Amino acid sequence: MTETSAPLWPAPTAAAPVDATVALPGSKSITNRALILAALADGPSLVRHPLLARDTRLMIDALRALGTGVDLVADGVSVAPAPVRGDVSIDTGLAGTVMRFVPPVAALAAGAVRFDGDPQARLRPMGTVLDALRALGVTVDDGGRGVLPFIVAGTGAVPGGDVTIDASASSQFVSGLLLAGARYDKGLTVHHDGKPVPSQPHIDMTVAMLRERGVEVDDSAANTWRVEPGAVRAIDCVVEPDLSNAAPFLAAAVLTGGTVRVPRWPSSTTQPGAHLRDLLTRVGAAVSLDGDVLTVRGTGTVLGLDADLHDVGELTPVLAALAAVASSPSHLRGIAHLRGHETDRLAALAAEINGLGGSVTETADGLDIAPAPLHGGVFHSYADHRMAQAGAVLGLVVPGIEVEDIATTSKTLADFPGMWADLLHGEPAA
Ligand SMILES: O=C(O)C1=C[C@@H](OP(=O)(O)O)[C@@H](O)[C@H](O)C1
Ligand SMILES: C=C(OP(=O)(O)O)C(=O)O
Repeated sequence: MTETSAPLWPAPTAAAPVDATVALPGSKSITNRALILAALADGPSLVRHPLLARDTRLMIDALRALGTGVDLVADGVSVAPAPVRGDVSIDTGLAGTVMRFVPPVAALAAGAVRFDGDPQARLRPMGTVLDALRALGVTVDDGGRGVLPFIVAGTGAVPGGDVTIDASASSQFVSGLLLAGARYDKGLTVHHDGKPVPSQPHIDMTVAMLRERGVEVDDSAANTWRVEPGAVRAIDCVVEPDLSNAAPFLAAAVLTGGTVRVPRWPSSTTQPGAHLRDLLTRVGAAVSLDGDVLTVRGTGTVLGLDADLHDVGELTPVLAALAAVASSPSHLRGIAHLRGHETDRLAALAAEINGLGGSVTETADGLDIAPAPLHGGVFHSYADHRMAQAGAVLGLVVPGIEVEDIATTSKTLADFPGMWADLLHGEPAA
């Protein structure tokens, strides 16, 4: 990419090792699942500590359009379910969780639900979900393209049953179907047939959140998930902090030889960000969990990383930024599916890090990153929040980096630039 289409943000360099406590808002993935399940539930619920950022506001707007009562209240979001309404339009933005999780809900409406999103969203794979809905008895019109925009035209009920899909491009295909499946007449059995499904923790998150709400799910056989028909119990829940969004802040400790603490770190979780403890240890940091506070201390060394990130793909951009300034080569593997994320993240990371003098080679399923001295320049974001975060991380130690469109971080953090400034000033970030 050579054109600059959005304002440039001079990424601050760290004048000293960072020393900060960073309070992160709620997980995008948990918030959007909690909202969907609350909308399908048998009574009103409260979602506490939710993320309020673009992706979750899009989910709230989508559910409101479908008839759900959603109100922002002092402790979070209160949700009052209602019959799913048709003859409405839904904006998915660039949110995978909205474009893949809402159509199986919209299928329950009596009437057409039109979906469209950002220009880049029209490139993200959708056909698997749409074909699955067709196989389950729902009429879908996507003009044969398998991407946004499309129309889901329900009749007020979904027969459900068995469906076989290839979910190798995204775990969200499985999660989206399972989240709505209990409300289908025959429930739902999803079989996966294809290369391994990525992001297993996110499927575990879906299954765990369904079970917390009394839905019977059988995931005992590999690549098969069975959701029994029945009620989704309304519960009040507390959303964990977004551990994937901890990545840039914790990386700042690693790179600057500083210390970053993240409170409310869960002792057990299905979030893929939990793997940061191991991954950051492997790049040379000292990581400890004391009570519910995770502390990462940089040791002044950043080691290369040889890792299969198939299960934790969304951590890749920040890890690639660390790898770009590491003292030894890195091999990030198992992440071919990142080509269907907000942008083709493998191409984008290679182009942007190489544009700063780096040595990144795309492989069939990942990135090889060799040590190389980096210089300043423009780091393009491709409308991808995690690309922008990666540029900010590099800017801590490489003077003269300007991140294009830092505002795109609002996809999953309401004020990343403010949190980043607080990080550098040693203040707790909100
Ligand atoms: O279900 C979810 O909440 C998510 C699943 C993953 O998608 P993929 O399986 O497409 O990587 C992940 O990367 C995304 O950020 C969130
Ligand atoms: C892949 C991601 O997002 P989405 O939920 O839009 O798929 C991500 O946040 O890294």
